[in-house]
Amino acid sequence: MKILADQNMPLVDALFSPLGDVERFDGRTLTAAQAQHADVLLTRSVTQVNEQLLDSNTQLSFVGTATIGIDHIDQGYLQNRGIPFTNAPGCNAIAVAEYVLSAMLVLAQQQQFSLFTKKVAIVGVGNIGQCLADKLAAIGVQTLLVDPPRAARGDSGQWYELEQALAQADIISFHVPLVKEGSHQTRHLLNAERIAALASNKVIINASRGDVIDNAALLARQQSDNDLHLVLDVWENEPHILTELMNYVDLATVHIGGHTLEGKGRGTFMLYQALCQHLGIRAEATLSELLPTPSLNELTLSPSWTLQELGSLVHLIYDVRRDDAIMRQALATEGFDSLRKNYPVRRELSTLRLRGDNPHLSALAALGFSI
Ligand SMILES: NC(=O)c1ccc[n+]([C@@H]2O[C@H](COP(=O)([O-])OP(=O)(O)OC[C@H]3O[C@@H](n4cnc5c(N)ncnc54)[C@H](O)[C@@H]3O)[C@@H](O)[C@H]2O)c1
Ligand SMILES: O=C(O)[C@H](O)[C@H](O)COP(=O)(O)O
Repeated sequence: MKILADQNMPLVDALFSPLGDVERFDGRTLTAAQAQHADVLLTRSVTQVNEQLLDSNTQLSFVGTATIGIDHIDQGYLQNRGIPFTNAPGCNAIAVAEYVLSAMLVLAQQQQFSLFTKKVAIVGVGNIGQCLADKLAAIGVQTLLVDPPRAARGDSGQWYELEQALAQADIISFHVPLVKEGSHQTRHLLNAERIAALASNKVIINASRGDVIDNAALLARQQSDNDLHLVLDVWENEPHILTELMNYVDLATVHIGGHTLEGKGRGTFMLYQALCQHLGIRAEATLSELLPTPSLNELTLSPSWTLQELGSLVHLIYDVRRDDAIMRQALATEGFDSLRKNYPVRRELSTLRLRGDNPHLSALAALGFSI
């Protein structure tokens, strides 16, 4: 069995070589000729999986993407050909929620505000949005939840309209899929009109898909007023982004919100489990045995430590300023894709075990640290 896997997927050899012959490919440039003799195709988000790529392959029996986003997959085409397909829902929810938390804590420090007094709108309350909402609830930050599809389904909770949330929240974080048609489209959800209507000093965070915000309109607003605080992990037209926008963005990163070792590893592992199930064999491997122990894995908090010091604690594990610096220093010379490919190791909060006699330990456990 020939297993073709994106070269940016970790743990592929350990998990898939017992199942077949593994060959790696560059996700951005995979051709129909390269894909022609694959039995299994494992991708990440940058490969367009469609008729053009797969029509000459008559033996393909399984396609998986190690991502939650599926806007790069022509599911109708796979269905018509009867090729089973799976994605990896939730694999990187913790990673993206921690990216957003780290970014909010950086801005709180830079702009001298307390996160605990802010209202955070979460637009798209699925795996990532809900994970972020739970983390913010754990530390007492108020959230306004926007998810019309969930509201329409009758899911319990207090749902806000987007317009209400844009007006009332101090921080607005987008976690919707890219949907280009139907009644809940998200392309340019934050469009020129809504961008123009935003009050000064709002913080806008996008770690969903670049097309969710009209980047040209955002640049125009900043060029005229420069009064929004922006955190952008995703950009329109990646990898050929509107580089000028970076000059008006507080934190700019190369679509690495979900790229913790755990998040990417979980994505690969979920495909391994799905393929084993498809083949009718037992999944023997476990993810935890494949992940290395981090150098910093234990810390004792003093009894007097308070949540006012949360920024320093979270940034010990992940400080998004590291990734902002990488993008600003090296985008022009290295290019967007190469920075993503060579992304330095990043771990999740759960890799740090906190000890000590401190009253905030249970809130920190709910935030994601191990206790
Ligand atoms: N930056 C990154 O590295 C990164 C990592 C993972 C996922 N993503 C992106 O984030 C998206 C969300 O991921 P997820 O795992 O939470 O997906 P999910 O499918 O679990 O949740 C998406 C939620 O958005 C809601 N939604 C759909 N249309 C909406 C609209 N018009 N307005 C408001 N809400 C709407 C859905 O009802 C759903 O609850 C993915 O589709 C992907 O595009 C980016
Ligand atoms: O949709 C997703 O899961 C994420 O956007 C994913 O992390 C994208 O990253 P890539 O697959 O391009 O590495």
